[in-house]
Amino acid sequence: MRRERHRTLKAVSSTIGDLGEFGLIARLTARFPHTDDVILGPGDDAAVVRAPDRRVVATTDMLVEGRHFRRDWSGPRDVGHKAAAQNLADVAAMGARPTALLLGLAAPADLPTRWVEEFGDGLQAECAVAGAAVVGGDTVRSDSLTVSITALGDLRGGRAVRRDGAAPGDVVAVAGDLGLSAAGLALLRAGRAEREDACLAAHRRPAPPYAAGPRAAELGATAMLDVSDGLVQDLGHIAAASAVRVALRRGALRVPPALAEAVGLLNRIGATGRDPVDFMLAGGEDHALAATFPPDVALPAEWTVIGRIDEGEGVALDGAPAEAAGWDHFS
Ligand SMILES: Nc1ncnc2c1ncn2[C@@H]1O[C@H](COP(=O)(O)OP(=O)(O)O)[C@@H](O)[C@H]1O
Ligand SMILES: Cc1ncc(C[n+]2csc(CCOP(=O)(O)OP(=O)(O)O)c2C)c(N)n1
Ligand SMILES: [Mg+2]
Ligand SMILES: [Mg+2]
Ligand SMILES: [Mg+2]
Repeated sequence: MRRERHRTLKAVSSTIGDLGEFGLIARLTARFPHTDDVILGPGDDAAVVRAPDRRVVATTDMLVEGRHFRRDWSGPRDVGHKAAAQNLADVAAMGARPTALLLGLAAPADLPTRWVEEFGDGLQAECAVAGAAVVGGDTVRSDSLTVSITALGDLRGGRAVRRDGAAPGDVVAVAGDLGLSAAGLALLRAGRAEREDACLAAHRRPAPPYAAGPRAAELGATAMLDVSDGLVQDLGHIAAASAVRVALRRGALRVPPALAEAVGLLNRIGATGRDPVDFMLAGGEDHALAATFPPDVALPAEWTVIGRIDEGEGVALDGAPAEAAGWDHFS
């Protein structure tokens, strides 16, 4: 009895160092079921994934502890969800359906086994939302914790929606939430995350509108991207690639009630002097989709029109050049 108890306690407090590399890999991969796209999953030198379209959409993004997440601000499941979402959103932003994901994990040996298990569960849960499977990865010991994901997608015979197709006269529209994640981060920074709300949830677990990506391609979207660094900064990439001006209307950005409430609190405690719309324009980590469409396209309700494409360059807000106050890892 006493030995049992001892073993249970040890299991609860075990680290990935106790498991060893292959024990850890087994613990992780047991959580990743196959989908119909998977011909061969983890365990061999490489995975084999179906590509019915014969064109493969491929993208990669890293999450670095301290820079993209903090373990005292986000739980392991949150980090798993976010690591998957950040990558699967890029696949959707091409107009593709995510099929597979590869997980690179660099972690210190004293990382609790439980942390990796829950991270794996979060990763798998987000993949399931998008219809993708985790098919492989790599595991190394490191002084710091880094998650590096590669995601694959299938275009199902549709067009890849690039950043360079926007034309004057097109409308600019957004699907998904803007500003909530940045407000959640500001609440965490201000030490005011005691009450769970939509902003904290959006920051910890972004919820990209995956299916809107392929649907936008079918509707005839001329350009599209996911908003990761901030709306204005990211739309600047469409403006530059398409050699057009993105003209936004501030009044078209409808402030979600949770954002208004969070920014109200932040302003009352002096943590920010900003308007909620500024969070929508410059926030970052929204993983909403922003796209341009020809003006005659009837857009379903998941899209909100926020501006139009003009001749010219850059991003304008109500006629004046907009400040691109988004995220840059090196400035
Ligand atoms: N280290 C790198 N090597 C090669 N390509 C890169 C590297 N970093 C970024 N890129 C490419 O530059 C483009 C912009 O990157 P990024 O801003 O990270 O895109 P996103 O916000 O969609 O993740 C992408 O096409 C990406 O693949
Ligand atoms: C501890 C912490 N500090 C700051 C941030 C905010 N932040 C980190 S990266 C980032 C931008 C998006 O990440 P990036 O690596 O640029 O993704 P990509 O554009 O490549 O999709 C933001 C807003 C955060 N999430 N966590
Ligand atoms: Mg990237
Ligand atoms: Mg992107
Ligand atoms: Mg970025």
